[in-house]
Amino acid sequence: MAYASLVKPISPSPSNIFSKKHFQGKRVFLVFNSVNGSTHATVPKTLRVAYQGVPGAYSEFAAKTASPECTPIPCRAIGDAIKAVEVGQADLAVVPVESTMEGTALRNYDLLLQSDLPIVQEINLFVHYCLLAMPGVSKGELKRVISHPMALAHCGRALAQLGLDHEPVEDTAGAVELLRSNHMLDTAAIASSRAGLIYGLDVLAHGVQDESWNVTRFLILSKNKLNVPNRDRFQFGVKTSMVVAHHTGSLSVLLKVLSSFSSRKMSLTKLEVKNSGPSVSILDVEKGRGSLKEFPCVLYVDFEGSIDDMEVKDAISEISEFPVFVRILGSYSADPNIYGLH
Ligand SMILES: O=C(O)C(=O)Cc1ccccc1
Repeated sequence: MAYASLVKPISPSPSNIFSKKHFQGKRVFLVFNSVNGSTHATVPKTLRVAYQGVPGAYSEFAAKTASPECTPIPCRAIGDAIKAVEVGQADLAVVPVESTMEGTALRNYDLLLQSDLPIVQEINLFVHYCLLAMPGVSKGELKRVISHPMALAHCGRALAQLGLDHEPVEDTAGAVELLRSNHMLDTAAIASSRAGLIYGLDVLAHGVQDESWNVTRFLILSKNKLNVPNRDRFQFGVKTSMVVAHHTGSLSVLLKVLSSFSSRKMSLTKLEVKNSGPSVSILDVEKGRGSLKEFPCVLYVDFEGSIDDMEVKDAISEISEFPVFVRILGSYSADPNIYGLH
């Protein structure tokens, strides 16, 4: 299937954009509060995109941004969304992996490592949270707030100020749906205003995140690798994600890996070291399904460049000589934009 157009952003039409800004070299598009707001070129209508949550979740918006004509497939858990692609029930899966406020969501990232699906695209979403309640309910009547754990973490200060208990649920829109279906009058949800619109809740407050700048990065997984169009290569550049895992956490191994990048003047866009806590399971894709390996220490690296570039190939083959396990997660065109809902 020709997925190539998935990675070509179009100019959003003036009618659906209320704000266009620049931040750290990225274009920021904030989209009106439309139920189907999206900002990318049309791709095959039949594309099924699996995401964790129910309609109105941020991950659904990321799916629609990646592919506006797609059929989003709601899933209970991220693992289910990945599985749906693996077994052919979906074409793509959307996984939120990091946010500017909280850094890498390692639990989500590690699910990518247990699957052999390559990363084919990234989407950056500006996340603007609202406090939502049943129509007519005022802030004074509230006892608790429910939402996705990441949303609760992003709004910690605001919640403390409101003096409300908080409880995690599967996803932000799921919280809104729960309020509506159980007619909960003492509980609020943190979610997008779009979720409020879908389930008929009132917005009691806008922008309740602790920092006004709150961007979440989503990775899109597919069974099929995408060829990054040449136009994107030149215009926006290509990124590669990889993990380097080892058993000891030795600083000298870490330094050797980093020097393989620096000696080639490669530019890293992400670097995260995990060397404590439970081991990480990584699928050895060379050996196929079921061959998971456990590593206590993992380096998560993104860099500019494609796995097809000569210097990248050189760096990877040098790193592979060290006593480490290397897995390339995918090369894909870097998203130059940040999309968002108001
Ligand atoms: O719960 C959702 O709506 C999700 O899609 C997960 C999420 C939660 C908070 C920020 C970004 C993604």
